Amino acid sequence: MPSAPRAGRSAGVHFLATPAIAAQLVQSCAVGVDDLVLEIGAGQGALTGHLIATGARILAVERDDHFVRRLTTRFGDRPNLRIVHADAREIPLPRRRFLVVANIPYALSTAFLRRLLSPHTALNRAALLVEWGFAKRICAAVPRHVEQAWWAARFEMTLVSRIGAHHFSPPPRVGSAHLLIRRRPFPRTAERALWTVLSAAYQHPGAPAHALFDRRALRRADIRAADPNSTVPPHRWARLALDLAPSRTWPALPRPLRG
Ligand SMILES: C[S@@+](CC[C@H](N)C(=O)[O-])C[C@H]1O[C@@H](n2cnc3c(N)ncnc32)[C@H](O)[C@@H]1O
Repeated sequence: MPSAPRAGRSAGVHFLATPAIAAQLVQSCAVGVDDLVLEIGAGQGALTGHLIATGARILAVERDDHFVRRLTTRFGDRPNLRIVHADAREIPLPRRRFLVVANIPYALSTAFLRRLLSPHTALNRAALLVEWGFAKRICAAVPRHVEQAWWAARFEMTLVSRIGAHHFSPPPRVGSAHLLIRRRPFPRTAERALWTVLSAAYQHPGAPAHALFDRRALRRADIRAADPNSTVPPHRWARLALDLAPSRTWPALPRPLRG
């Protein structure tokens, strides 16, 4: 059980208190010795020890100097760990393929995912503890928001399990979830086409797909022409975008999406 953090520092922060959940999270990400793993918000090291034990190269990012000192005392001598004292929203992300394992501050989930799933990301997999409602929204068969569809078209989102509040200290008032994110085989060269397809579909949710897109291309993407755009799952839009991508030049991605 982690020691109680001082008031102020702990606002909205819920430390993982059950080692078995930490072990499950790391295991679900299938971390191997050759991997590079980014841990966002390492806190007092509830996940860090399990990550170190995999033999992978670990970058543990923590913003709070108190926790950085604790991490250094606990794990400073481990050769496969680098403790990075920084705001994880501002550090450059690894250029080589990397994984993320983290119990991220719930208030920052969208900001972190926006960065991690940006167009040029080298993220391959992530195992995260997030707020339950957030996990449900981004794992929906058809996400409500276009940005969530953009994530789900390029990354498979799996809600692994619900995590009870008693596994955290202090216990959060909202439910929590173990979320697994895995990159889909979608080429960067088709990302502009994907964004154009998704934004058109999400701007006209009630329109039948054939009102916006060619019927033959829809058939090839396994999308029924008469189905309203609001019922089409993101991976089907991704198939359509892949099919259409070579046919023309696509507009640049909007700035906020670029991470
Ligand atoms: C929910 S706690 C998780 C701590 C630990 N990983 C655990 O599971 O017990 C989130 C941690 O993220 C840190 N944190 C919050 N915002 C951050 C940011 N922008 N960059 C880096 N760390 C941050 C907090 O100081 C805290 O230690």
